[in-house]
Amino acid sequence: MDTRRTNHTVHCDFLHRRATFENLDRDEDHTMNKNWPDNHPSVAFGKVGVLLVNLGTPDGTDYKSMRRYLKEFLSDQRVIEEPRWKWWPILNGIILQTRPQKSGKAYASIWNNEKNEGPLLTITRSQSEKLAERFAALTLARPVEVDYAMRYGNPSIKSKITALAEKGCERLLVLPLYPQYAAATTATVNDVVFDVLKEMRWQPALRTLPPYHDNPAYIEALATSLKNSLSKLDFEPEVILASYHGIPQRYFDNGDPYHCHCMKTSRLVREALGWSKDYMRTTFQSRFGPEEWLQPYTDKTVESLAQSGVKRIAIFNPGFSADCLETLEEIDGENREIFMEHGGEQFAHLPCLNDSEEGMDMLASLTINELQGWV
Ligand SMILES: C=CC1=C(C)c2cc3[nH]c(cc4nc(cc5[nH]c(cc1n2)c(C)c5CCC(=O)O)C(CCC(=O)O)=C4C)c(C)c3C=C
Ligand SMILES: [Fe+2]
Ligand SMILES: [Fe+2]
Repeated sequence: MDTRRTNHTVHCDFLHRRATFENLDRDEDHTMNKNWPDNHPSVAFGKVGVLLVNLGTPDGTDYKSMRRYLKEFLSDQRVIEEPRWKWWPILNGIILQTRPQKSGKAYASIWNNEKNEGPLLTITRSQSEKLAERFAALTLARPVEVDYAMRYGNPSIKSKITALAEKGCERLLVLPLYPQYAAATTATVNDVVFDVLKEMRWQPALRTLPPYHDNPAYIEALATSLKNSLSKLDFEPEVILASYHGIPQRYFDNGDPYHCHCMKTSRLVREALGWSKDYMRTTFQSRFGPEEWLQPYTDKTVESLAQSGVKRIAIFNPGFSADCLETLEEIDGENREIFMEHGGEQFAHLPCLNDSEEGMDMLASLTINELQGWV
């Protein structure tokens, strides 16, 4: 062991041991050291990591898995903006006593039984694999590793960032898969990423994808997907709802831009397709708890449309990157039922972008744009 080894030689030159790129410095002083490179730890380097992150899903629909998932999710102060002393008794004493069973049943109705996992996980994995294939086909200055993680549950952000770093990703692009920014979604993903990096000796350089609610590639993908899905229906909807996940009105009042991002996405999609405001309307779904959320509510709108004599509607979910409980069970299940019970006749849920060709074109375009100067 070379006891005269300095920080300089460690930090600047131990990379030579695994050098694969010609442009790395080859410091004369250092290579002349007779112990080089044996006195250097072996560390992989030279790659760029791309990490897709979505919300997460329980490991199973049983009580224990559901409880674990809901506890993690609903303990996040970005999601429930209440002081702990006020929220903890409600969460532990009321919500976690009943919701795991209720939500477990809902998840069971949309579960991917073949893979024994939620559809959100199946689709996010496929998006990651397809994006990796696209990057493998390109000639780039640095190899790109693509992977995926979940904010709550598995696979965790920590496990995937650690794995990417071990593979040699010195640069990391994180893609929170939420087109519209909300503190409860985008920010909480970034918080965890920063927390993970905080514990690393050799941190990767970091970029995070900004909200892409008005990105032309996203609007074009939505327009193409809508045209494709509508052409496959055996009826023509009288009204189309763009239904976004809601947030409490209070979060908006406190400055969250989510509502404005949703409204802009809707306007751009409408304009791209030449649709009127009456034909395509924006609503908010998935209320949680007693307080007021962003309005108009999807379920109330569906009910009043049916009651006012509208017979045929379609709903799409521009804010969800992948079909999940909230789109498959709440929209295609519950809201379909509400519509039919109140006099509606034909109902369609139009799929999310998922891993479709147009969805993958969009993800590739966003990623390549964010990787500028890195690859
Ligand atoms: C797409 C954006 C989302 C926002 C904004 C959001 C906010 C938000 N959500 C809850 C509570 C729950 N959401 C649940 C499921 C769920 N939420 C999103 C996305 C957003 N949530 C997705 C993609 C999913 C589905 C995950 C899946 O596995 O399929 C649930 C769990 C299910 C249930 O028990 O109802 C809860 C709870 C709050 C409080 C909130 C606040 C800002
Ligand atoms: Fe949610
Ligand atoms: Fe707004």
